[in-house]
Amino acid sequence: MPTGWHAACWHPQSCRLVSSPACWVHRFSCGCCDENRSHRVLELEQVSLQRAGKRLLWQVSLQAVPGELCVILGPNGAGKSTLLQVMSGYLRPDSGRVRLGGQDTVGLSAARLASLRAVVEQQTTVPSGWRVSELVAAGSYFAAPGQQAAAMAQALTLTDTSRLAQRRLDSLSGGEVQRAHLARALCQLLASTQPERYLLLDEATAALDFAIADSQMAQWRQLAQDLHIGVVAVVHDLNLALRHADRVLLLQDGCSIAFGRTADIMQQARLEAIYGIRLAELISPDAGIRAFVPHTTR
Ligand SMILES: Nc1ncnc2c1ncn2[C@@H]1O[C@H](COP(=O)(O)OP(=O)(O)OP(=O)(O)O)[C@@H](O)[C@H]1O
Repeated sequence: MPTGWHAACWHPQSCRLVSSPACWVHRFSCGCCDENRSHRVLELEQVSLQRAGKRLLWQVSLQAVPGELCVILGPNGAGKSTLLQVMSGYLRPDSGRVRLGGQDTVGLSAARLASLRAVVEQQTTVPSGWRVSELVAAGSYFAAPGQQAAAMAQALTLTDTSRLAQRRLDSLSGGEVQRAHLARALCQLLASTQPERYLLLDEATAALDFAIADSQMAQWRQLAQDLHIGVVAVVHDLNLALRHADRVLLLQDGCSIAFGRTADIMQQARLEAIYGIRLAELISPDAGIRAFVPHTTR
């Protein structure tokens, strides 16, 4: 029998409640997964936050693990960026806890935080006149001198920004600037020696064209697996999430509506309720691809 409340089991193959549909949705303690809850998880537990008398987040829980791409979805104003800022340690929740590497983020030094997570924010600013190489190098600020050059070179290669390295940021397109910031964040993680590292991305595909956005999402998932980092991304495009996310958190009005494996969470009726729109679900039997499009009558 379940013995209490705790976050969902991340090892369903060894979970004795796996056959129970309630296991993910209701987050029962299954007991057997306690030992699997490694300190490498990025964990939000019942996080709430209020600003100017408005409830921005209410008892939101989530776990992200290295090797996976976790996507946060929800309508405008749902609280996605606020949640990512709480996860990043930029905002302190009024109640609840955020743990990174087994430690509460409250009280972690800037250097320790920088070794555990790197963030690409929705609105990015850089000092005028900076070149891409300078921005990326800033990602390795806390690294040992011997690790900086290698981390920078690898980050530029992985994000296909080597050819932009000597360009000034103010001469780049919006999409190129976003990729440069991704390179800076990756450089930060590559320069870290921590076994648990997280890449937190807020609408980092917003300025990218359809094809590049798709390949970026595929690349994030691949990077998560290859570098064994956890990637948490706020995304607006339902179909990008459907195609690439391992897990999805649906937010509405600051509340978690559902969290779990992508195929289980992204159900038509649930998405229609959250976004307040009728959707058609398209399925390509040959390619095995699902997609949602607004169902409008003309
Ligand atoms: N400091 C603040 N004081 C008051 N309200 C705030 C503050 N910060 C954010 N909000 C409000 O909280 C809500 C959630 O904002 P947030 O930016 O997290 O949403 P979001 O889901 O990321 O939205 P979008 O998809 O439009 O980027 C919004 O209604 C916003 O106006």
